[in-house]
Amino acid sequence: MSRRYDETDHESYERPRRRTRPRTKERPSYDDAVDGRVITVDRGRFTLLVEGRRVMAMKSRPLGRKGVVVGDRVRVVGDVSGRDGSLARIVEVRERTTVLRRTADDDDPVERVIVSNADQLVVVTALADPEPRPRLIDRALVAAYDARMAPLLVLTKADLADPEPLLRTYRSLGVPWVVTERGGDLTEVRAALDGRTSVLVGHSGVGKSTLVNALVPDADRLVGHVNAVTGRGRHTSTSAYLLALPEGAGWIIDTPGIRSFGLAHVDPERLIEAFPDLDEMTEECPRGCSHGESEPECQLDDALAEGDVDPDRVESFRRLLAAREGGQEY
Ligand SMILES: Nc1nc2c(ncn2[C@@H]2O[C@H](COP(=O)(O)OP(=O)(O)OP(=O)(O)O)[C@@H](O)[C@H]2O)c(=O)[nH]1
Ligand SMILES: [Zn+2]
Repeated sequence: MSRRYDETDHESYERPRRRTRPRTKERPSYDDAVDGRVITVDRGRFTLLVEGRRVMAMKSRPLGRKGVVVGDRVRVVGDVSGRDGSLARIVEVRERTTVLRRTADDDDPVERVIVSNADQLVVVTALADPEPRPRLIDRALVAAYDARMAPLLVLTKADLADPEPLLRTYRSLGVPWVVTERGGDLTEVRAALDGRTSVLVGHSGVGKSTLVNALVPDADRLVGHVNAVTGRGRHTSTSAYLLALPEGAGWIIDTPGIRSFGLAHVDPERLIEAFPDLDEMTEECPRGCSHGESEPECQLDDALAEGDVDPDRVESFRRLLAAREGGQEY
């Protein structure tokens, strides 16, 4: 994580206030705490999965203003029975392996972490109806590479259109893909999700709900239950929720209503690190070179002139680099 993120990260710990007593006396021990995972968050209340049970919880005071987000692995004390009306307390958030951020926008002026501990970003795109939007795919890929998450394209509605034209755009980047179609077999999708925590993103109408429901047969009931417990309607606009895939075959996090990622601060150096073969060629670049098309002395241009690199790959990388700018969606 870069320094700049620390400075703008409103989810991070506040510096503790001046203490009147020695720290050791203030800090209770939580030997009886158990592990849980955050399924969904709603107005300061958290639904956790604890030993297979759904447990409602709130943050405990020692967490201060530390954010707790979907995907977090937490330690919990108190009533973890999951019985109606029970409320446990989250006493610790374990270190996050990854975070996916959402850019500040008109609806919410603060950049926030929306999901943690996901290792794969699944971009769900219809091959037709609605038409694919490559720029949004590019922006989702930038978010994935920046977050050090593996990207996966799930191309739906293969019964309506041939995936080949779209795949041509992503082949040189080496982005893995699977296709689905109405009533089709999901073996390949399940294999790609197996053992991972995957965040699914996709625009309205691409078939994301259809996919989630096919993967998790009781998804509607589970999500409905989550919201019934929190007392909020089913159609919340920006909530994410985590679902276990059957037979322990991984986790998916659906992100209804999430329309933008935190791309504003994506560092070109971090992006190119996702492409080690290109990264290697930029060692002699001038300081601060973004490796973009208009850089006067970028070593990628030398490599292109020498024929040392696949031009499609450089072009695709530079397209991603440019996709960071502008546009609030994704
Ligand atoms: N032909 C075809 N239609 C599909 C496929 N998958 C989903 N659909 C249809 O596409 C429409 C949109 O599907 P949804 O699953 O509701 O899409 P969504 O991405 O969840 O959209 P929102 O609910 O608006 O966020 C529905 O009419 C589905 O029946 C597919 O593989 N092939
Ligand atoms: Zn360069």
